[in-house]
Amino acid sequence: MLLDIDSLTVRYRPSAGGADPDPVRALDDVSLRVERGETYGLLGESGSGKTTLARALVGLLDDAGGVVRGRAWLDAVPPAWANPDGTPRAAVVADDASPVRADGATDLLALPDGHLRDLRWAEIALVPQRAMGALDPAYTVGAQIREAVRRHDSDADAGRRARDALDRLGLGATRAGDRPHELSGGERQRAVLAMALACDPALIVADEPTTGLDAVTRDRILDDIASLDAAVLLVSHDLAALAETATRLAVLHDGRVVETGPTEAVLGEPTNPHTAALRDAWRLGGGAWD
Ligand SMILES: Nc1ncnc2c1ncn2[C@@H]1O[C@H](COP(=O)(O)OP(=O)(O)OP(=O)(O)O)[C@@H](O)[C@H]1O
Repeated sequence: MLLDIDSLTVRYRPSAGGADPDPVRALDDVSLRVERGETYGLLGESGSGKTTLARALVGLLDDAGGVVRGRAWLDAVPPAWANPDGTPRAAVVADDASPVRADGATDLLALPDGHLRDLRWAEIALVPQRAMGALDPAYTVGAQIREAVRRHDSDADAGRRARDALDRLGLGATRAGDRPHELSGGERQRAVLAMALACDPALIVADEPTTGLDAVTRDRILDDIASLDAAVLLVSHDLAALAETATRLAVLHDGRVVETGPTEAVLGEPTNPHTAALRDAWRLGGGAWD
């Protein structure tokens, strides 16, 4: 098991002086498990909580006023707490307050910020909904990818890894010298995917990576995602994209998981009315399982 999310619940604090004094219930008791190497789809309509889940895993909800409960076990140990072979140090496991288990899984939701930062990109990478937000406008794409690689692996040949990743995603070494604003929206998405690829994490969380792209670029990105060695948690409202790439699906509705299973089973015989409605809309648009 690579990622084991157990009863994840997120509330957003009400905005100061806002009309509604109650917290916003964004996720409620969400549990799901992702295996190494698989592409796992998280399907849900707008507002169902998909982005909240993606951001909770990498510790990006605090600034938005998110209050997080539950567990999210990732099969990785922060480097400062690990033996050279990656297993947790005995003293860390013995410490009751430690978020690291003896089997080497770490609760991402309980990790202090510094240690979570050490796992980001190296073990878990978020490709956010708007790729521009993940890139620094002042630096070239190649420099940013090299820097991300070096930060987590000072011995790595960062230049080669950046070139290989850009090549693999069809951006070619020629685009490495471009700044983000010189790339199209689809190229920027691929640049952030290339950054994740170059850092070689075990899990990539991709939040709506195809939204707003033309059909050719969309297909290209989905092919890229399907070909990665890393596990991918693909978060999307685009059922067609998930049907093409995900081996298993969880369907999120109003902050709750209403259905999970192999993609074929979920789409073939949905047991939940919300899944059935999404599936029927997809079929009406020409979608088919085969
Ligand atoms: N910073 C925030 N403060 C308060 N409420 C928020 C905040 N961010 C999201 N929400 C609310 O939490 C719920 C889930 O939002 P979220 O963005 O996770 O859904 P989503 O499924 O990703 O939607 P979309 O596909 O439209 O991006 C919604 O009701 C949303 O209004």
